[in-house]
Amino acid sequence: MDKIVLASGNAGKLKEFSQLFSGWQIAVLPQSDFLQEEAEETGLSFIENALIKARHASAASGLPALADDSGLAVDALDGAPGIYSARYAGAGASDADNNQKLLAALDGVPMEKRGASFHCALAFVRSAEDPVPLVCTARWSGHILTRPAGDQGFGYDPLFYVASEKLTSAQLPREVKNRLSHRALAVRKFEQLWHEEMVLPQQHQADAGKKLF
Ligand SMILES: O=c1nc[nH]c2c1ncn2[C@H]1C[C@H](O)[C@@H](COP(=O)(O)OP(=O)(O)OP(=O)(O)O)O1
Ligand SMILES: [Mg+2]
Repeated sequence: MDKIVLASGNAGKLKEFSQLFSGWQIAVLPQSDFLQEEAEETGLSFIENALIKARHASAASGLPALADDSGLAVDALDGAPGIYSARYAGAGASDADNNQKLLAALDGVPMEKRGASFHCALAFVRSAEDPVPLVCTARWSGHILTRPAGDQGFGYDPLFYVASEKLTSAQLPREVKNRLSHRALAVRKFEQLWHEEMVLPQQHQADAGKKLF
């Protein structure tokens, strides 16, 4: 069976990925099995940061690695906190600190102007220096409430209202979040890429080998 490292130190993400990859014929190992120090997220986009994290985990493990860089972009804040979502209230900020800072930043903004999107970039590298990584992105649109609701999920979930379900992301049953979310959609796109770039070329090679001899 193929083994890949999941390049994330976020327990909430790891839990979602274990559900999202449950049907796959690959073993997904957490980067904590291999890493001493987490990568510094110095990129200017979700994609660049996902690549940095994937390369870092692949270098440490010697295995292929998949990373997720994600965050919340709020319309009324010109896309903030965006790639800085995890450190919005400062380095080492807790989810509660970040949520509190977001509520303060949106104080007095009416509901119709509180639109926001979760973004997710996935980057997969076969090796630390892979020159042709697999990359995909997805978004999930919603609104930011004026107070938190729900205790599932992680991060900004208690403030992220999903109109189609009339619930926050932290109130949704896990299987519903894992059907609708930015991460769920990105994994579906990744599955397609995986098939095109990893499965089909191998089959093609095997078939070509048969024809040669
Ligand atoms: O589904 C989500 N529901 C709620 N909040 C979320 C979600 N997805 C991302 N987020 C927030 C959490 C964190 O504030 C930031 C991700 O930051 P990001 O650097 O990608 O992850 P992280 O530092 O927590 O772990 P790691 O880099 O090891 O994967 O966006
Ligand atoms: Mg991070």
